Amino acid sequence: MSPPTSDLFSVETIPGAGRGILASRDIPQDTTVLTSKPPAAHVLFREYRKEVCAQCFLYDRGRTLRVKDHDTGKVFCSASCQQKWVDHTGELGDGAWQDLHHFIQARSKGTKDTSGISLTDHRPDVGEIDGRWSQAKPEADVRMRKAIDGASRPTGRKQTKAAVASSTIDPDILGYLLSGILAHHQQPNQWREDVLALAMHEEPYTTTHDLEAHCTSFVQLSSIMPVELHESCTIEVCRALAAVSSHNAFGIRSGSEDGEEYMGYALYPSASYFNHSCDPNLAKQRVGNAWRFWVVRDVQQGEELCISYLGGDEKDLNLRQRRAHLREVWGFACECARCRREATSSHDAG
Ligand SMILES: C[S@@+](CC[C@H](N)C(=O)[O-])C[C@H]1O[C@@H](n2cnc3c(N)ncnc32)[C@H](O)[C@@H]1O
Repeated sequence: MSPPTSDLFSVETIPGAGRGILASRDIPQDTTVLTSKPPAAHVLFREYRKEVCAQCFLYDRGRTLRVKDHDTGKVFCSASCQQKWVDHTGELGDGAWQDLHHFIQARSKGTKDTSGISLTDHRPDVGEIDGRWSQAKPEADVRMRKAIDGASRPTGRKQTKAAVASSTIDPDILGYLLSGILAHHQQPNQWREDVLALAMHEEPYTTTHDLEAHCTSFVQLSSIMPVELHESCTIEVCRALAAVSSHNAFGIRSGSEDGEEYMGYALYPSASYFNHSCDPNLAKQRVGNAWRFWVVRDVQQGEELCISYLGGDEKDLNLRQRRAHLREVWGFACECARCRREATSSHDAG
């Protein structure tokens, strides 16, 4: 599937911006150009776990949602959303979420998780990243072997879980990785085609603490995952999930406006080829756990279809501020038509 195909657009190389989406014919205003599939990985932050529907991401002004699954810790806005989640997740996935929930609960008693800790730290380079992941591999292999042995002995799983009790936990990273591992397990070839084709950040971890948290989470998942998921709980999958998230993740927010509560983030491979423009011709709206994109004005054949990566008041920033913000948050120098036009006119004027 990836990159996406349509009779309305094609994915092409865009000078200065990697790949992007070009209209392959004139498209009238308000036409829907893409509706994404559900995410290939996502996380709802732990602080929102009682307030956001695990299936459709509905948030009801901070109210605790009424349908709760005590075994997985997930909440739903309705019994029908819960049923959809169960149908999609399957028995194996449900079991994996239960294992993770019990692991987090057991580990949260008496010890603090690491997700809120802020350390003065540096961004690890490729060498540090490779080094830390190669340490994680043998640790994970040992845990998986113990889990396989334990699966044939009733006390084995407990022993394995006890073995990782000494390290800290990051429930958000654990949840993000598990959702990606389960998506990979359901359709490994499709997942590879979709996710590995996305733009990757070579140095995606903002701090060494963040890198450590990802490697530790991978090792912890290796111990608690059902044996049937071992083929998807790999370094390749977990590293890819981190590497693609910084360039491609969409925020899960409480409403359609970008400025609202930031409740988590999700990966939508088919929607990840839209470049940014400071004068976008596309709007987007989250519909449940998917996204719809439509053109906000008539678009001509050959025009690039772009969304805005800026949210709320950021849209009102001037050229210098927009470019600085996009560089800081997204890591790219904006080359959209509006920025190029404004840069030329300010250069001419000055
Ligand atoms: C979600 S991806 C978009 C697809 C991407 N161009 C690709 O080749 O896969 C976001 C990345 O595209 C590039 N990009 C998007 N909009 C851009 C712009 N206006 N100017 C320069 N680069 C841009 C940046 O590298 C950014 O991190």
